[in-house]
Amino acid sequence: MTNQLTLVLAQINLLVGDIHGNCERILATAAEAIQTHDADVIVYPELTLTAYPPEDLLLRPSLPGRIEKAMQQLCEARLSATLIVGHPLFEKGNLYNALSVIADGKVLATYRKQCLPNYQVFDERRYFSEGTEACLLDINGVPTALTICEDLWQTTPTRQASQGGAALMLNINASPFHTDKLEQRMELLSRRALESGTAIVYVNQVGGQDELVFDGNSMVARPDGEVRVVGPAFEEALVPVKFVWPAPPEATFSAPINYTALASESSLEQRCYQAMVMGLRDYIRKNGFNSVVLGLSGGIDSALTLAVAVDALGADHVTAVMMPFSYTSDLSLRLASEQAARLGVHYRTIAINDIYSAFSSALAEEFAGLPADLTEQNIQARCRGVLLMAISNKKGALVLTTGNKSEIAVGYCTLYGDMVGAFSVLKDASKTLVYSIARHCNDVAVQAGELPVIPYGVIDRPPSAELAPGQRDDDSLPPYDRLDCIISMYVEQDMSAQAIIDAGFARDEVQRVLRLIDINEYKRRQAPVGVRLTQRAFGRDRRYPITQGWRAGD
Ligand SMILES: Nc1ncnc2c1ncn2[C@@H]1O[C@H](COP(=O)(O)OP(=O)(O)OC[C@H]2O[C@@H]([n+]3cccc(C(=O)O)c3)[C@H](O)[C@@H]2O)[C@@H](O)[C@H]1O
Ligand SMILES: Nc1ncnc2c1ncn2[C@@H]1O[C@H](COP(=O)(O)OP(=O)(O)OP(=O)(O)O)[C@@H](O)[C@H]1O
Ligand SMILES: NC(=O)CC[C@H](N)C(=O)O
Repeated sequence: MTNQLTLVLAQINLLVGDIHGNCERILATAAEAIQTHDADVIVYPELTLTAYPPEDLLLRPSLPGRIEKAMQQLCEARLSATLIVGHPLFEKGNLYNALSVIADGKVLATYRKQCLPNYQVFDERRYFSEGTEACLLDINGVPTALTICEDLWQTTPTRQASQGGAALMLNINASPFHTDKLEQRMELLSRRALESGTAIVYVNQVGGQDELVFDGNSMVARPDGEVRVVGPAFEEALVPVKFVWPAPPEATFSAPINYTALASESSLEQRCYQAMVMGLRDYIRKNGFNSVVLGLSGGIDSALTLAVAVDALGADHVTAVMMPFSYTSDLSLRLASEQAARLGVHYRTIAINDIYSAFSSALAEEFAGLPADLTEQNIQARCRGVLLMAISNKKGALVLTTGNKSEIAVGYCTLYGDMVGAFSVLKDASKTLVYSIARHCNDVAVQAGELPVIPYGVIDRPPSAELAPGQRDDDSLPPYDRLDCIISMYVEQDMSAQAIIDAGFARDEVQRVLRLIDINEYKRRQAPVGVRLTQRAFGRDRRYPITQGWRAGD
């Protein structure tokens, strides 16, 4: 006898901690999946009710009651389809990262995640106990195994599934984006399917959550290892998939849309741009805001940040402020106004000369006899920061800080100056990546017959903070191509000073850059959150002490 299941992969965007709202969203999407796709089984992402990662909300005493209420609501809805829903499970003094199978008004089975990730951005052992048993059950005649995210990255749960005779494995995920993640997941799914001879349905969360972005890209894998991406990237979707069993491998799944080629061919720049747009949009909206303001300097960082903001929120919700000083060039003024006009954002010019003079007069006695130095440069950046925060306070727009990963790494930014802000779009994009994403944006616009979103003059000019006459970034820092390689090797690849030198970089340059990275942790700790793009961003994935005597360059 042939069994057929219509599964709907609910790749949805939830709000961390909003258990009631998330429960309502489950019920609404389930109703839609039943009505539109005649779903037998609807599969939701990991920890659906709290959304991921709920962090220390898991420790709130009122959480068990809220979860119990939501679970009751899901049962009482008595939907015609089976729901697979992730949730925290409080049991005999332990907390589990669990999922439940809900059908016919009751919980038919509950699975406790066995493999708890505790590396990179994951911290699950802080909260959860490990489950110890597999969960296999018959769903409409199909022997099905249930697993949760990291379970698939380890070998035991898949082995349990095949030993238990599962034909299908449902794996629910909260798997955050980084640039190589899609390929890693596809390779993993293929390997596990082949090892076990089990078909796999992989459902991922989508949306931004503080520094993490979940990219969706839900997938299915046939027992012969063929993987198909069936969910879109960086978008919500209810994806219907028909599963047939027993069947030859090529007939295991049918799904209306196949995103595999699109997903695999998307460039690094395109993925990063989409992640930045989603990360920014969700941060602003999920925190109850709808507009942003930023300082637009005519340089590349603020230009790319502006382009992302317009795509994330719409031009009407973006204000760009040019704040010239004596060192601001005519070119900067022209490029900033040209880009603002091109993107149709609100644009304002507020000169900082008088404000700067007022600070200088106030400090004249205190600074009598002392030479001008970085202090004066930082006052310029801080004048701008004060103005942006005032606009934020008055208009309710969040400030976007525009620093990139290279600057944040070496502390080439002013505390309470250009570092002010709520959210940092480029936080994990090196200066080199900023340039290549900017060129990509222009290529896309030009191919669509539109004007480039970032004036080419912005891309072509040498980077400068314009805080002193004729200043260029490469007066103070190694050229960005070298600087970014050293940062990547030290921060993302954990290489030692000697290994970086052996890779072909000058000893004194390596020692200087590593020292700057080491001593600037205090600045990064005060920096706004921003979108994670790489295997290691500054933030929850790199927790270094501020006060310390370690010197990597020694
Ligand atoms: N360990 C520690 N823990 C806590 N605080 C510490 C600290 N060490 C210094 N500090 C504090 O930090 C201060 C120094 O930091 P800060 O005031 O930011 O100033 P600072 O790092 O000295 O200077 C800012 C640098 O960023 C460059 N910049 C500024 C603006 C824009 C751009 C750009 O191109 O985008 C570049 C500028 O050219 C300069 O090189 C010290 O005076 C002290 O108050
Ligand atoms: N004249 C200015 N008007 C408005 N904002 C400014 C001005 N100068 C600096 N800023 C703000 O401070 C940030 C840091 O300044 P900086 O000039 O270093 O960066 P950038 O111009 O974006 O990029 P680049 O480093 O390539 O010049 C800018 O991105 C911008 O948000
Ligand atoms: N939530 C999880 O278990 C995620 C861990 C997993 N390795 C991933 O990033 O996809």
